[in-house]
Amino acid sequence: MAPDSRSGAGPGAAPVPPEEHLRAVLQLVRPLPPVQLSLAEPGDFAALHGAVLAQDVAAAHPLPLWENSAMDGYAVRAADTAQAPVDLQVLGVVPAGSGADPVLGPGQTVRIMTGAPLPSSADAVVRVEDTSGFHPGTVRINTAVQPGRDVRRAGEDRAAGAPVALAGEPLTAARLSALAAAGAAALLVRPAPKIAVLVTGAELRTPGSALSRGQIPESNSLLLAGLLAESGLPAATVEHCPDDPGLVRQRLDALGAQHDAVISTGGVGPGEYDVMRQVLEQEPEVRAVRLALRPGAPQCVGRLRAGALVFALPGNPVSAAVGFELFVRPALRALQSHASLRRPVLRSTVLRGWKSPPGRLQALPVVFDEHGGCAPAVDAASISHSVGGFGAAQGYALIGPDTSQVRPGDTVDVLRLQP
Ligand SMILES: Nc1nc2c(c(=O)[nH]1)N[C@H]1C(S)=C(S)[C@@H](COP(=O)(O)OP(=O)(O)OC[C@H]3O[C@@H](n4cnc5c(N)ncnc54)[C@H](O)[C@@H]3O)O[C@H]1N2
Ligand code: MOO
Repeated sequence: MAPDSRSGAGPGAAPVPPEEHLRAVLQLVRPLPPVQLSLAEPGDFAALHGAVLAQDVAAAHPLPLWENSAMDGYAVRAADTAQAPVDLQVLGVVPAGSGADPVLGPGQTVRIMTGAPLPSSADAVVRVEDTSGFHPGTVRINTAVQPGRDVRRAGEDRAAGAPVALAGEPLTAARLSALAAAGAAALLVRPAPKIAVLVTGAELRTPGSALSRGQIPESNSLLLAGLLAESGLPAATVEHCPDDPGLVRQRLDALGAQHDAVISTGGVGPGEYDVMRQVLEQEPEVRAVRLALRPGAPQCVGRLRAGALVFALPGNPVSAAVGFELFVRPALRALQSHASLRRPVLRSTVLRGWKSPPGRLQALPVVFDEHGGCAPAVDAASISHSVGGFGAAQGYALIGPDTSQVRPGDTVDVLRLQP
């Protein structure tokens, strides 16, 4: 993709609708090659957790594997307890891990522990709390039980061969444990891509530094590294580069060769110091766009000659955050062939109204009340730099291009961020 004034970047060009831009971004993505990782190898865990499955996985065996006790107590033939209280002869004990299968005759029982295989001749468990008078050899059963009481049936959770997880699903803690429990040993997955963050701007100083006039604390690297981490996509590299075209070129070449994606902020506007855009305009497969979006209008996206995808976001912090949310995060998930690229959008009732720019999608940071109603977290007239108010944001109200006024009581779509 060559830079193109018809693409919405040039003066007077029609701004590109965000949905069209997202489609173009996703078309750039080539999913990462899958790799095989082991559930048994502790060294594989960091890459496995948060990776995306590249195969469907069926249960290798039933879950539970065999009929077993749900409680600590006594395995019984339920019919023997019908006249409770009743004394039964205790033949022994079956702890978890035991492969024993003692044969119970009429009036006989064995002590059994949670998770231990139920003897084939038993059909129920009496909880230890419902017994008394244990003497070696006998126990008093105080409660009658029905067949099946406190018994976990083989395969009641998942039958052998039933699906446990599907390609495209992320390996959360719960899914990993389900796969291990269902007998998986190794998995074909797409681990998190290798991502670099590159912030540019001569005015930026390390947080906490003494500031001269014209200087501000650099905050976008924390923003992007944090958004990435909160998405299960840790940044491999975070760098700050001055607004020098030669240095920016050199860092893009180096980072682009060592990472799957480079995310930058700053220098994409039309100004003469907007170095990132100027350098990226020399890249044959990177395109500068101006989107019908506020905030987050100017961006560059494409593939660097060095190999990595590049997402050049605006320097304004809230603009960068919106660009990350609407385009970068879905693209990074597409690199892993994630089945769900976008965050859920929920409907929310507006508590305090605001204005929205006609002809643009507005992404307004909002906070929720305890009933899920939303109110602006920042002044809707100046979203892009309002990093202070943005700190409390819990989501973005997405207001379409045909709406210029949002009123209290309106229902709006809100893209919900994690708490
Ligand atoms: N003449 C025009 N000027 C601007 C236009 C325009 O169309 N015509 N567009 C505006 C819009 S919209 C945006 S968004 C910004 C895009 O800005 P850049 O990507 O060029 O970003 P910078 O100029 O480098 O910085 C903007 C702003 O953000 C602060 N910043 C940058 N990086 C950081 C950081 N790492 N941490 C904290 N703050 C950062 C920077 O100091 C500026 O205040 O352009 C508008 N201008
Ligand atoms: O697109 Mo800019 O983010 O409106 O300020």
